[in-house]
Amino acid sequence: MPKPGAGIKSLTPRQLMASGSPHGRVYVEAAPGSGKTTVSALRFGLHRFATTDRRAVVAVSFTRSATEELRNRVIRHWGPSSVTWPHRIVTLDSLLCDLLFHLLQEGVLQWPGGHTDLEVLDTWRTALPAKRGRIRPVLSVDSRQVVIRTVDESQSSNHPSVTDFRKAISEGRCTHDNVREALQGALATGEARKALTSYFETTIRSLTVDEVFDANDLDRDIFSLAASGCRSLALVGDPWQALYQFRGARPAAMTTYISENSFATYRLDESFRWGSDRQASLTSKLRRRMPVQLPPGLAQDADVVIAHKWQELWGADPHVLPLAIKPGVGQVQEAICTLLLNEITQHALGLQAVFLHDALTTLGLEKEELATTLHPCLQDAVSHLRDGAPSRQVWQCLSNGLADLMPALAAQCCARKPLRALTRLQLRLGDDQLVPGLTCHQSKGREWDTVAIKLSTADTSALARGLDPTEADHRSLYVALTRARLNTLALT
Ligand SMILES: Nc1ncnc2c1ncn2[C@@H]1O[C@H](COP(=O)(O)OP(=O)(O)OP(=O)(O)O)[C@@H](O)[C@H]1O
Repeated sequence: MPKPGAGIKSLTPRQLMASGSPHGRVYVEAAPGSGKTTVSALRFGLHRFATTDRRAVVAVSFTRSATEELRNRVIRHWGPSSVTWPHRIVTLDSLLCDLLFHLLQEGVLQWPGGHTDLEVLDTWRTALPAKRGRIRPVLSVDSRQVVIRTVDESQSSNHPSVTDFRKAISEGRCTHDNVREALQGALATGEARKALTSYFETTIRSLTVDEVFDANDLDRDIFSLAASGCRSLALVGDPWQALYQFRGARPAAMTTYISENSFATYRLDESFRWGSDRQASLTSKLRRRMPVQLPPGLAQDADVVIAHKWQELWGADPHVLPLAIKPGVGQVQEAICTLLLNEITQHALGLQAVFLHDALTTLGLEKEELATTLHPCLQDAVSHLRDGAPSRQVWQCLSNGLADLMPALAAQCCARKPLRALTRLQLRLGDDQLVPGLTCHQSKGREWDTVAIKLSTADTSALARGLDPTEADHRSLYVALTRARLNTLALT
């Protein structure tokens, strides 16, 4: 068995008890920086090497970045063999795909066209043309058969047409949302529930779920099946840090679920992140819902600037370089601007643009093509912007260059010109004191010495009253306020 890293020696008795708890159902509630990821990583390794039982030890988290962080820590402490198949650390979405594929392969569920293996996309935006409207095509289940239906939404947004959707589904393509819709439909039947409990029983012996308060009703239902099938289910999280309300996370329902299902509970309150009394006092007051006031500061005083939305970051001090383009400039335009932004963030900050992967998928490109074929074209555009060329001219040159390389893009590039996005980029070029800008969502699970927050008027008054963890916006703000080791400032 590999030796765990030296870090284990410094763990607190509570962290060790939570990691090594022999209970079949364990809940670890941990405040920011108190060791959620540390405990999850230790528990994963302990279970992985405890027996020769061939069933998998699995840990899941909700975002790719949190999953990556946990996997890196496990590999660092327990070595690469800890995550060799079937043992794995993946996103919850990836586990849900495994469950759906199992139902399809067992014949408990039938996919249009008889597919038992699917290509699962993050979003249709990168694969199918979208139109604004209220009709959204979705999947449901009718007598074991996955079928297509439409929902009439209360507000218009971008959706693929029903015809394109039907074609893609029957070719075996879908999105993670569609996987959830199909699973949701399937779980209404006893047969599918039985098949999934048996899947957990025979293939997974230990499941750890990180950031569990981001779970929605379907996720909770899956955890119940896992609890009946796996030998060990550990839920780890902080109700103050639930951010996924937009996809149905209900932290209060998760709390009820945990208290009604006899989970052995371990609370970790001691944080190891705070390196200053000021930061320790701020976070302690926030947790006690007390009013707080942040000291003012400039972007240049901070290692990162955080806001609720990308839009607020682009509207902030031009020393702030947001790591994603403000949405709404058009699908292809946003993708091209993201490639351009990536050139700038890599050069100025050594960081990748947040949605680079999505941009490459939208444009049908491989990452290698970025460094080779596209690089000169993007570099030219950055130089022209830096030299003060008008945005319209830069876009013309850039889209002509890209259309030469990818002729299919030509018409779409002409349709809309993201001139404001280019002007905003231009405003930041030539500044050698740029500071990265991130949203609260993207900052989750990460830490810096000094963090500046772009507070909205609502944020300022929420802080003056004291934060309420039942309010989604307050939880987002709480995540941002607990990222700094030393100092949290209000961006002036
Ligand atoms: N017992 C300990 N002694 C010293 N350092 C520790 C201890 N436990 C955790 N740490 C360190 O504290 C930092 C925060 O730990 P960790 O990332 O596990 O917390 P977290 O609860 O997941 O944080 P967050 O809620 O912000 O995601 C890490 O750098 C970790 O290595």
